[in-house]
Amino acid sequence: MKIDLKNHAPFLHVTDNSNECDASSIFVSTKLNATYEQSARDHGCTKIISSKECLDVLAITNAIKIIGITGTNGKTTTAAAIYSILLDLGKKAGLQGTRGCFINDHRIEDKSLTTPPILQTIHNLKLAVEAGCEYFVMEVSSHAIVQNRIDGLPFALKILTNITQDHLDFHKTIDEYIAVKSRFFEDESLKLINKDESKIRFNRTNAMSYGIEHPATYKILAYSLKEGISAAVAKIDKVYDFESPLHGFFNLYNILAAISAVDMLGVAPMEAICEAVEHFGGVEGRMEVVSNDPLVIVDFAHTPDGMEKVLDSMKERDLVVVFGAGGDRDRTKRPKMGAMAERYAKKIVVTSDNPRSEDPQSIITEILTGMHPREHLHVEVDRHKAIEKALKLQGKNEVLLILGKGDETYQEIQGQKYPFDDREVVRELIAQWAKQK
Ligand SMILES: CC(=O)N[C@H]1[C@@H](OP(=O)(O)OP(=O)(O)OC[C@H]2O[C@@H](n3ccc(=O)[nH]c3=O)[C@H](O)[C@@H]2O)O[C@H](CO)[C@@H](O)[C@@H]1O[C@H](C)C(=O)N[C@@H](C)C(=O)N[C@H](CCC(=O)O)C(=O)O
Ligand SMILES: Nc1ncnc2c1ncn2[C@@H]1O[C@H](COP(=O)(O)OP(=O)(O)OP(=O)(O)O)[C@@H](O)[C@H]1O
Ligand SMILES: N[C@H](CCC[C@H](N)C(=O)O)C(=O)O
Ligand SMILES: [Mg+2]
Repeated sequence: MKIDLKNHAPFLHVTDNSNECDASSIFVSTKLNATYEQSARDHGCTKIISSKECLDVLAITNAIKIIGITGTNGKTTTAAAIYSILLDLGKKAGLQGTRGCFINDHRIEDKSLTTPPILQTIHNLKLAVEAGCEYFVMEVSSHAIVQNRIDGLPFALKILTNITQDHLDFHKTIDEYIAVKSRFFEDESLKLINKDESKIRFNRTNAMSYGIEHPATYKILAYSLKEGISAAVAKIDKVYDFESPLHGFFNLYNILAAISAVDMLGVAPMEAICEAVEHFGGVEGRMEVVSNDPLVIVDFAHTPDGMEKVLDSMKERDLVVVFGAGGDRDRTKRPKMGAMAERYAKKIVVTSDNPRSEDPQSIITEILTGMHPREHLHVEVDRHKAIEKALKLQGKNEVLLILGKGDETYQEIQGQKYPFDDREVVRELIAQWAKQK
């Protein structure tokens, strides 16, 4: 990553890659590239700084309020909700995460990592400051915490969604995963913690909370999930009502976290925040209705807890579920995902997600170890064929849920990303069959 500099002669740019260095470079040393400092010097670099110093060099440090969101699920949804409320309230804001980077409702960077390397984030912060943004909302993945991709960032607010199972391929144990997430909350920053998430450890200085089942700073008093979400939230001794078109109990947490966060930032009165959140229509690929008749929903659930939350929110309906599991990811979650589908779905098609370097069939076999032979349990390794089979299986009044890839527009197989979009496949098949009628 290279960022050009003005008024810093003789230095013309900062970089985090020693191979890009020359006499005009400032090398930003990070946890991951410290071993390349000598290589940077060998390429002629004479100035090496930390990412914190880089924020000062680029005059970002006190210029923008950074909101960081971590947790196993809900980061993208909660971050997008906060961003939507800020824009709705007339504020200028940036958003960075799984879906890429946006500034004031314009995409400035395509999807890359949920949390990119620190210098890429600093670059996006610089663009946000130059665009007049007061706020920068960003997802903080557990990988980013371990690899310190957030080193030196002065967070104005840190938020926890939840801690369930994911990434055990990387963190090895759930205790290590919890320890990593807890590290993000060990300082005295202003923080907003999910009070119903008991596994987190955090520094209670400047800590506020949100919750549905336990006493919290922002506490849901009542809610209905009939048509979207309607709820009453108590902040200390005052009560505020809000509505959201989003579906499901899990999204009540995301919306509550977003409302609470914007209130903690002192952006506007709670009444205005609660009104603004109604205009947040959700994130593509998260409970996205692709077809109304037949009812087909695409969702990004790719962990046992994510699947449970989504399937439980639809449990009154007869469900047809298509899902797989990512290759080169946590293998222990696979049978649990199978068991979750078995618990809620009437008809199931197990298929491939992003097999990556693994054999797709072996991933499916591991999913099946968590399931029992039964009627309407189908296996189809080709995801396109699996969706086609599920659409044919879907009976009247049944709902088809296609899980795991959400708004992804590729399928990653053996290092290649082939164009693939669950939503396009559904639309094409339905249109093709409509013509044949
Ligand atoms: C497994 C993993 O996380 N790998 C990350 C790691 O790669 P790496 O350890 O190989 O690092 P590297 O490529 O050697 O580079 C490290 C640093 O040294 C520098 N370098 C390198 C070579 C050299 O000669 N000189 C030099 O200065 C590089 O410029 C870089 O700054 O450091 C890279 C640079 O920061 C990341 O891009 C890379 O993410 C890879 C692409 C990745 O796929 N990561 C995934 C697993 C990930 O992080 N996912 C999370 C979670 C998603 C979610 O579930 O939410 C995410 O945040 O997206
Ligand atoms: N608060 C929540 N609790 C549990 N599951 C959730 C919650 N919010 C969303 N989900 C489920 O998890 C999926 C991912 O949601 P989202 O993309 O907001 O999470 P994320 O934390 O950004 O995920 P990732 O780390 O993979 O980027 C959703 O499609 C939904 O199935
Ligand atoms: N469909 C993806 C979702 C995971 C994306 C992200 N959370 C990651 O782990 O890279 C997979 O399981 O392959
Ligand atoms: Mg995300």
